[in-house]
Amino acid sequence: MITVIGLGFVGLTTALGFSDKGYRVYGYDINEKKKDQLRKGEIPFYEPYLNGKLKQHLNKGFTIVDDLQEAVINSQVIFLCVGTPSKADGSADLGYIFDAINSLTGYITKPEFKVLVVKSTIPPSTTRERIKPYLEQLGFKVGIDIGLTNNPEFLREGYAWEDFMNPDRIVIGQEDEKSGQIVETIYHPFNAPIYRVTLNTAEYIKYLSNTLLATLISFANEQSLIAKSIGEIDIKNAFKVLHLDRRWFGSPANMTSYAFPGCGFGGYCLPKDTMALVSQSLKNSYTPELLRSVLKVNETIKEFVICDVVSKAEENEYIGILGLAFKPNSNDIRDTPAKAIIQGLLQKGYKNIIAYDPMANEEFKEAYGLPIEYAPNLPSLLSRVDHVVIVTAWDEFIKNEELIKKKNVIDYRYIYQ
Ligand SMILES: NC(=O)c1ccc[n+]([C@@H]2O[C@H](COP(=O)([O-])OP(=O)(O)OC[C@H]3O[C@@H](n4cnc5c(N)ncnc54)[C@H](O)[C@@H]3O)[C@@H](O)[C@H]2O)c1
Ligand SMILES: O=c1ccn([C@@H]2O[C@H](COP(=O)(O)OP(=O)(O)O[C@H]3O[C@H](CO)[C@@H](O)[C@H](O)[C@H]3O)[C@@H](O)[C@H]2O)c(=O)[nH]1
Repeated sequence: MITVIGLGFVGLTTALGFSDKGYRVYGYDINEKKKDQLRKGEIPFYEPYLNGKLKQHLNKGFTIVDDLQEAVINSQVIFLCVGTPSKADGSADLGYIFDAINSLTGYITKPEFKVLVVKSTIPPSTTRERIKPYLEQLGFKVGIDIGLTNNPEFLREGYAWEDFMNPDRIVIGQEDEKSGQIVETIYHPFNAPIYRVTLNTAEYIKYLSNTLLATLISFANEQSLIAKSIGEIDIKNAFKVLHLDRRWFGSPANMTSYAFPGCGFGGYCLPKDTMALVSQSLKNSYTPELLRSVLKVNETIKEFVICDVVSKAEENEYIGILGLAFKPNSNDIRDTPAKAIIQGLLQKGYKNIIAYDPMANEEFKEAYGLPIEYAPNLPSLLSRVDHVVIVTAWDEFIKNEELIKKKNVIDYRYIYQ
């Protein structure tokens, strides 16, 4: 059996969704008015399908309780779906989470293994660094006499039922296998891909998704302000044409590969065109903050790579740079991140740098004349270096994972597991 604490958009949908899959579900909320309304079969907010589903499951698969004791005693899995609003300083208010934990832990007896599932959106590290220690303070050994997982919810208001019942992905953050397995099992009827990840990763995935959506909207709005500042631009059509780019839908070169971390964008076009539009916009008295940040982050990421290599490799060690072209399948070295990274390492006193690129060794050497060596092939580079820094995600480097991993690999293109 399952208990759901907090019967708002997420909690009520979760409770009815699991009821619909045949589970017995208890629902609990501190808001008496909300409970009364729900008991009458009324939904306190607008959300398609939920009214019908409430009527179908109320007092059958789904029971609303006033007292958590019965619910907790009879449930193996307890979902926390309470609110996590912003505090004045922007941080998440975890008060409702801890109140909910306080209201139920008294009913958990240790020999049974009950799993707390935090479904509310909470900032990365909260479960591990705040909730777990709190439970331990209350006398539980997490992973031994109580289970703890994080299970972010991705439903959208207005589509809550459809999104919950047909999820694109189910994410389960866990520290111990047993907790994760129990939660995974209850999700099997949803036939969705299930990702079991660390607690921090699960919490982070939720913010990754929402902050991307927020950034895309502000990107579009900033572009509309840039266009207005320039004038005579049909913004609606401009975006319509942008949306025709096949990379939004298709493969192999789809947009998802742009929304992926690495060591910065380069090449002939993205850096210069972003700078030029910022400059044009400034001339027209509009400061495009987001695009300026885009350029700034593109420098910061390279500085980070340099500092990270410095923290992992001694000055006199041999460093292999794998990839000089700005992207795979190209020998273009204009504005390639490899240049800034190698220059940064040289400035920090690293003299033993050997580089290899399947296509761009000569081009890079000629264009930049940096005091480094070039290896004619991958085995030759690997035979001479202590560390390998992946700068360009060439297929050759992906295919030779085993060989390359014999060295200390610093993989800034995230090509390896
Ligand atoms: N709304 C969404 O579309 C959505 C989607 C995904 C994730 N989330 C996240 O899920 C969480 C819940 O969001 P929501 O929109 O369902 O919020 P909501 O405000 O609609 O519902 C929260 C419910 O929790 C109840 N509650 C508060 N403290 C309680 C306690 N101690 N015991 C029992 N009940 C308690 C409240 O009375 C309320 O009914 C938030 O962290 C939110 O960020 C929301
Ligand atoms: O196709 C769309 C849909 C929405 N919006 C705008 O995006 C904002 C957010 O809308 P939406 O994403 O539909 O709202 P939410 O219901 O708040 O859902 C978001 O926030 C939830 C709570 O974290 C997540 O679970 C969802 O995945 C995430 O989309 C709104 O201002 C909309 O105007 C668009 O621009 N285009």
